Amino acid sequence: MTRITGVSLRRVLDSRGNPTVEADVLTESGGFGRGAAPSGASTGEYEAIELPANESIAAAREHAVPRLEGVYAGDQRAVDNALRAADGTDDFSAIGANSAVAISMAAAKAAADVLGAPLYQHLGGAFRGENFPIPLGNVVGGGEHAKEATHIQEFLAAPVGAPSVSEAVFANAAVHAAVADVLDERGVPAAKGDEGAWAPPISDADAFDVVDEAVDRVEEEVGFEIRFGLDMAAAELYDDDEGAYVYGDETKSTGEQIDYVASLVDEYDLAYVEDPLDENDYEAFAELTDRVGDRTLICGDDLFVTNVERLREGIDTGAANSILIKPNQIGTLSDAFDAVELASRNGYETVISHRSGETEDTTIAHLAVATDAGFIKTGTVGGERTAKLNELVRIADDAV
Ligand SMILES: O=C(O)[C@@H](CO)OP(=O)(O)O
Ligand SMILES: [Mg+2]
Repeated sequence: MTRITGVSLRRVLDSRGNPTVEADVLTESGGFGRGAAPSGASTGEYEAIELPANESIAAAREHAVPRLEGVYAGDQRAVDNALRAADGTDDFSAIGANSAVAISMAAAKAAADVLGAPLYQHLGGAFRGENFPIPLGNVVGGGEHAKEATHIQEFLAAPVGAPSVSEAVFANAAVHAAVADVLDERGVPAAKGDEGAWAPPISDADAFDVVDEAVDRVEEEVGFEIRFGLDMAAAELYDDDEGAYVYGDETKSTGEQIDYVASLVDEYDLAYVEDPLDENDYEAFAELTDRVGDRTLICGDDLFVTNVERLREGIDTGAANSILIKPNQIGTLSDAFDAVELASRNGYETVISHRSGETEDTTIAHLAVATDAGFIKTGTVGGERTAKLNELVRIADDAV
């Protein structure tokens, strides 16, 4: 009943105003699913390849769509295997990971539609829907997401003590608002970066101070524990030629970077640090994890790129203790699930994540609930971010 009868692809806008791929999947019995590919700005060197939207659509129409007709949408592995076979490369460079992930997500939604089940339940089973991820909310940022702002890409509110996902979502929005107040009191003007976080022209040290203060204020208001974390996106800071991390006029050797991050973890009681080191440096990741991994999450994003081979190397070397999961980094939901499973079996925390370029697609909210992920990183404010956050609130309210 869930045989795919049609796949259509089109160019739509993403949140940066760039073209991205949207896919519609139709099944024999009238099931319908729609998915849209997000897009990164600080992409990892080892990610699956995103092609220009029109090229990706043309290639997918020619090679993937004919293979998908007749495949059961409910058999996600069959759908994703058909996408891999149609592409024929390791990194989706023939049809583009953007078309692949859009189709993969659309097929899952079409199958859920036929079943009359919420997407998280189709993906995760009947017993999912009780546990919710803690949302990591980007409240201050710079790096590749906003020029002339902080070197560190993201300062993330982490409402670890929130009694419900809804209270967590509102707490992050309150921290975002409190950051605006603190900046205003200090006379600092701030635009917003790609993900809706404030992008003030201040030093990283000042940003720590601002976020710390904003978190304290909101913590007092709501009465539960809020910590914060970082995405350092350190592969963007690392200069291969210099062999050092570059912060404007200052540089840090790998050893200094490890000391710096370890001191930040202790000074600010950071709950989470993503990509604190370069994406090629498993050894440095392992050293930092050894030093602070008992009290914070060291998460691999560009390091692992949702790829089981790279994660396996991390497990073998003791690099990081959590993994960021971005379906478009690897190209299909099946591959993303495999990464989640390998991580969970080895005691790595999973963090389901958006990209800096997003759409209204809400698949990652369902993916987080379906996989029982500990965290989700999907922004704080802005329509393409609130789409996912509000979907989490609806799932918790049994209203999807
Ligand atoms: O680095 C990241 O984790 C992401 C999302 O916040 O950014 P981008 O999508 O630009 O890679
Ligand atoms: Mg990252």
